[in-house]
Amino acid sequence: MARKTENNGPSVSAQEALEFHAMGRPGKLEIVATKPMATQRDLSLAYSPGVAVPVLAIAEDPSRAFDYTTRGNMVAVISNGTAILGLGNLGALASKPVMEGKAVLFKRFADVDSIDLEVDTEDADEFINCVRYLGPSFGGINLEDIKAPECFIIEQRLRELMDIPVFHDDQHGTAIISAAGLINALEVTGRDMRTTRMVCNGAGAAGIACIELMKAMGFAPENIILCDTKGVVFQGRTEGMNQWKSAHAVKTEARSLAEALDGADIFLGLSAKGALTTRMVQSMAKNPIIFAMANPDPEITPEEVAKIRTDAIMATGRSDYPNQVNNVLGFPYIFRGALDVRATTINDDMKIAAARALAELARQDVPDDVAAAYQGNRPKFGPSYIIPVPFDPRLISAIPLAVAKAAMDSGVARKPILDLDRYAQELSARRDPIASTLQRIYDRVRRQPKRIVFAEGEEEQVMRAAVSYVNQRLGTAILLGRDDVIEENARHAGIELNKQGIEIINARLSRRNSVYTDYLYERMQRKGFLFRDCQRLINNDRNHFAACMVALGDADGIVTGVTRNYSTALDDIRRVIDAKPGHRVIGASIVLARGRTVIVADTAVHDMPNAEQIADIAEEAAGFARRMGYEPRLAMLAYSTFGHPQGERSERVQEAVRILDKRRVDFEYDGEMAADVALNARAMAQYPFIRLTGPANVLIMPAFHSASISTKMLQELGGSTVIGPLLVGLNKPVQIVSLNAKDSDIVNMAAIAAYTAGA
Ligand SMILES: NC(=O)C1=CN([C@@H]2O[C@H](COP(=O)(O)OP(=O)(O)OC[C@H]3O[C@@H](n4cnc5c(N)ncnc54)[C@H](OP(=O)(O)O)[C@@H]3O)[C@@H](O)[C@H]2O)C=CC1
Ligand SMILES: CC(=O)C(=O)O
Ligand SMILES: [Mg+2]
Repeated sequence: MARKTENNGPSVSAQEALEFHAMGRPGKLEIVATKPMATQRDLSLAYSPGVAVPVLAIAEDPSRAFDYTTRGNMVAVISNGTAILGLGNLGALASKPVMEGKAVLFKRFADVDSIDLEVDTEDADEFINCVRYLGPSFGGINLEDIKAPECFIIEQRLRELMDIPVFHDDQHGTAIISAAGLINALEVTGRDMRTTRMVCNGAGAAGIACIELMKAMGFAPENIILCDTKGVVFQGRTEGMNQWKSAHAVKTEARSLAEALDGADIFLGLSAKGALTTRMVQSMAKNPIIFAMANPDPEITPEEVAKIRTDAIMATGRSDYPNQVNNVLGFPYIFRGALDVRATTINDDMKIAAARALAELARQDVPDDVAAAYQGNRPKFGPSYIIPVPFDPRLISAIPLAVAKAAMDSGVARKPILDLDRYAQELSARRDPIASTLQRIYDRVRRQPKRIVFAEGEEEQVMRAAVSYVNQRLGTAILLGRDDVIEENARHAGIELNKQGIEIINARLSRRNSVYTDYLYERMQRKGFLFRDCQRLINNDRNHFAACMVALGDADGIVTGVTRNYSTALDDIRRVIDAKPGHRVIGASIVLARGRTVIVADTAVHDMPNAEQIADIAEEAAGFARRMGYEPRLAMLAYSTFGHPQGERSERVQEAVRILDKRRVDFEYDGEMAADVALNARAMAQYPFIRLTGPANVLIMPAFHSASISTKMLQELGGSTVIGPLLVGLNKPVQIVSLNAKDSDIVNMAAIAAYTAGA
């Protein structure tokens, strides 16, 4: 049962983690208004006097709160910080990064709005009293990182007091995900639940809830041994006990974890780093199942297990190993389903339905568009793939659907869903496409790591990006610059560059210097350049040197741009690297706005393209969209729509459409049209002859100025995320960032350069 054990995902340094949290506005969340707040009228509607109307409506019928307020899509993540991950009781304030993290995961994975609340008390009654009165604000309460046994009392009491779902994620979320993983691990190893022997280390929130669910699913109580810091929870034990542990105490001679594990089939770790030793693993049954789920560090690492056993099925709570058994696979989707039917609670039927749906997903064939979300090759149900990864785009439709159905069947849905097929489609539409696209890019590069030149290697943000590139296992980062300056700047900024995967190259001292000079001279001698001009460029200009490295195969791609404006950097590069034969170099920007992704071109190269050039830009942009995973629908944009109003600029776009007609291209396009027609289905419907099957996802701009102005305005005024301009059509992968690029922008561009190097 050989399995992949290498840590093949991203790993991050402590410094990166702090900078990530401090970057921009500190923390990970902000609140934005969903209604206009611009005029006196807006104010009168949103606030007094207009607001009185929904107030009265809700007072008359409380269910109207779901129509007029955020309640129906809002979950509070609440903690007192007494069991933060596996780090222990560090207090309410210290738990805030985790709670903010859970809140953003709710949004990212299931479009549930969420806010974190840290309650500064360890007293169960005080905590309960604080939370119980918050019911009107929320559609659900996700309790988090509250230690046992108080967590049991708190959750039980709040469930009784509140008429919305109250769900302690460390208990039930963890139980659901472990159950799903175990169902599949048992299947893979041919075991029967009723006769399988399990040892659960950790008798806290997670451990107790897990074994309760396992017993409800069919494990025999006498086959489950629970352990804690004092060893086995046996019948008659008095030390460190409570009623929840007692309920699972068994008759056994075993007193220590080591004794309990002798011959056991399953180890369920919900305790702390390092609690499981290789000697204990050695003593387990054939094909042992080891779920080491303590966070952030597991009870034992997959590498340690692999050294001594090749027959184990191994899972951890981390995203950087295969088989991540972590409650992130559950809570966003479970609440999505519960909220959508306005469930009064999350009951056992809903939990079991979620576990079964998760287990089932891992057994299905992975379709093409999903395969990309997986590290390594297309996963196949087996020892290294017993559970889907958090980025699996099928989760958002499969899990909430199962939960909502179970809520309806068990009678806790206040608003049953009549058309479940349609609901499944609506769920898929909640996916954030670009995040998956970037994830896909990173995953592909991780499988085929590349050597990327970071041309401006002396700059602090570039060094940070290079470190992040290497830490994320994307390949080798080459920093161009003077060794002493790079080292001094790195030391000053506290950046650790002494690591495998980072190379520093000083252009002036490089052995390849003369080869590059000859190469550049060969290309430029008839364009007014003397040999010594070329020599100076290679010695002094990092873009020329970097471009030669890539042109002559010494590196796979380049990222540059923080010290020089875009067009100057592009001119430098174009002296060394041509367009791909038969292609035109263009700039394409990916714009992400309100859950929609559109590609805009040409945002970088052609100032005032003629009709032929606009048609070329359209072809390049369509090819780019396909490489990014979108089936292109191109709108050829102008200020006019299908001939009205008339004008010279619009005629040029009409001519470009005719050229595309003649070229018989294999993608959807039409125009000329205005941006609102291109993007709005209702506006489009006024032109029944239009050849697009839906709103455009690629916008071809009539000129550089409109492309640049509109994307920058979207970014600054519309709150859109804009990635790019990305250079498309060059013979070698080069990406130019903007002058104010942050390290995260640079590493994204480096990853995109590496991705296209593999294309
Ligand atoms: N992968 C995932 O999705 C999840 C993982 N977890 C992880 O599970 C662990 C426990 O979390 P939670 O249940 O919320 O915390 P609790 O504080 O409620 O419980 C911790 C339990 O672990 C026991 N324990 C601690 N250290 C050891 C040890 N070295 N050997 C044996 N038992 C030990 C404690 O024993 P005692 O009772 O004697 O004090 C206690 O029973 C954490 O590491 C957490 O990160 C939790 C939720 C989800
Ligand atoms: C994942 C999680 O909730 C924990 O480790 O506490
Ligand atoms: Mg937790």
